[in-house]
Amino acid sequence: MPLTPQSAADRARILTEALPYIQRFQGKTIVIKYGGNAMVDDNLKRGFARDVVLMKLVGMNPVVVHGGGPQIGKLLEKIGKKSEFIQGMRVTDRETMDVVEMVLGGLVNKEIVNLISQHGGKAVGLSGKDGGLIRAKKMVLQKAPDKANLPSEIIDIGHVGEVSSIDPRLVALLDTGDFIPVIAPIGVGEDGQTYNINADVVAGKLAITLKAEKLMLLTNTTGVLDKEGKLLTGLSITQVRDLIADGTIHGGMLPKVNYALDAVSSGVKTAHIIDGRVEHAVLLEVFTNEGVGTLIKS
Ligand SMILES: Nc1ncnc2c1ncn2[C@@H]1O[C@H](COP(=O)(O)OP(=O)(O)O)[C@@H](O)[C@H]1O
Ligand SMILES: CC(=O)N[C@@H](CCC(=O)OP(=O)(O)O)C(=O)O
Repeated sequence: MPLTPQSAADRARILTEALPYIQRFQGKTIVIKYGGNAMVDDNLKRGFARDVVLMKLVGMNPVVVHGGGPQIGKLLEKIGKKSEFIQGMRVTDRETMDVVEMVLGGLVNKEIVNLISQHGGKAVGLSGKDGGLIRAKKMVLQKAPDKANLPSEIIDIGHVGEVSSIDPRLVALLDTGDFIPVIAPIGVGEDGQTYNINADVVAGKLAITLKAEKLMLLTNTTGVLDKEGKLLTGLSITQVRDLIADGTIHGGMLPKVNYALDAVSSGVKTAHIIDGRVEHAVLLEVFTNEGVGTLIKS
């Protein structure tokens, strides 16, 4: 069907709107945490892969960090193990660690690599073990003390790690070629111990180390919402702190927002919490004036 003059004008406007963003982000690194619905729905998966390939083709350096919590949960269930989370972190015993590594470093990582390749990108799958990318140490969780003068209790959640350092050289090498790094959030300790790390943490730390222009965290909600459930499109560090203090931001959004804050306080220009349920959410965020979701900047 031929385009009407109106729809042709609309398309042309949208395409030209992308031009300043293409110019501004030339050669810049954009770290994207990919997870949730966007990783299971076929249409959303295709849209994500095409967005990442387009970013690379116009000269940006997208770096994908992926999650896979639900996929890990499914495999654990098959072998008769229940998932348990404390403060948003999966309790990870030896056997669970093997499943996590198999699912994140194997199945999920290679599925995303394949998806991007099918859409014309040259994706390379890595875990934090490759090229010494992610050094980790055991995460120590503290339970809040019941009485003010008692020392807080330490909770052992097994092989869960926090990032101690990142060696960005391998990712930088891939970026200067025409490759797209796809990273599984697994780290390795001084002693060679494998650690399970929350994907939002890895994305945030990687964005800082790579001096990224943007950190984008895809999630299953429209962004950060206020007390009435209305989307907050832009937030400063102070506003975020106030929303945490009054309990508006809680649960799974809390660590996400904290890693986003950490990133923008440490040199990343902007962090975005965006809705992975929207087709082409990444494209809309990077290339349009309106953007989508919540923008956090210093
Ligand atoms: N102020 C808020 N705005 C949006 N979501 C919030 C807020 N406070 C808590 N949440 C919760 O945080 C969830 C997102 O965290 P989570 O489910 O851990 O994300 P993901 O699985 O994408 O990592 C939302 O679905 C919502 O239930
Ligand atoms: C320590 C910890 O909780 N690790 C996560 C790693 C995967 C992840 O973060 O996946 P999502 O982003 O899909 O939740 C886990 O085992 O589920």
